Amino acid sequence: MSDLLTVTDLSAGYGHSTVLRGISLLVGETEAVGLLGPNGHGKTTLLRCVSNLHRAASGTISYAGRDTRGDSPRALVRRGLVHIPQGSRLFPHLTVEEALRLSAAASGHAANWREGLEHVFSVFPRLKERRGQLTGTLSGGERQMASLGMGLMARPTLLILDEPTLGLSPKVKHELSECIMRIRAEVASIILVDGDMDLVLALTDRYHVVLHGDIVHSGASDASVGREEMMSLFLGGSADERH
Ligand SMILES: Nc1ncnc2c1ncn2[C@@H]1O[C@H](COP(=O)(O)OP(=O)(O)OP(=O)(O)O)[C@@H](O)[C@H]1O
Repeated sequence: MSDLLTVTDLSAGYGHSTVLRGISLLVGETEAVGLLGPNGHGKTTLLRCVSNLHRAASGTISYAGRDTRGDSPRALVRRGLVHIPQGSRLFPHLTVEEALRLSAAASGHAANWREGLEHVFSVFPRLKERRGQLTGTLSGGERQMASLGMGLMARPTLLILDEPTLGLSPKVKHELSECIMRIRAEVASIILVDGDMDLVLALTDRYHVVLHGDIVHSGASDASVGREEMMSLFLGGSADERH
């Protein structure tokens, strides 16, 4: 399997504070990779650097065989690198269908938006029911589905999902994870960050634990991951923070 995304020795931060400390990551062409770890250790920053929403201080990122320096976030979307940020905001005054169409147009797929729309409605039947509803009036779960749907309209090759199930009830979370499972079978590669460790392990091939801006542990998601070992890794991170 060749690599779709290669992150090498990436450092990044905000002002004088360093968040990522020489982190390296590979995502294969047909792989789903999960990132786990306590809050505030740099997962979102890493994702934002990958999609050029945040500028790294040093290191390199290559996507589909090409260095991404110099590509705008929008150019990366057109190359199939689609990032759905945490709590992503929709356009509240657009209907579900209008928002989906807009996403197709913005990503260079205006000509075949109908096909895209049918595909999104097949993955998220709830969006089809709500196609004429303003996105600003959707429930939390429906809003997440609409965000994912907008991502799919851009025909991703690499889909980056940051906390897609944050704040959802267990029932809605289950429904959304089934949809992500379906997307998983259709989109080439995925990077998934979510606070629900079991969900991340169920939906990915490999996982990495991010602590203090670097990967401290990696493994296959289907191996029986030692929950206690994982928690002690996480808690180690928190304990360090207290000092
Ligand atoms: N725009 C910003 N300006 C200043 N500091 C920031 C900014 N965004 C994030 N940080 C800080 O960078 C650190 C890493 O945050 P980041 O969101 O990357 O971590 P995370 O592991 O994704 O956590 P979470 O799961 O809570 O989103 C935190 O200390 C955070 O406060």
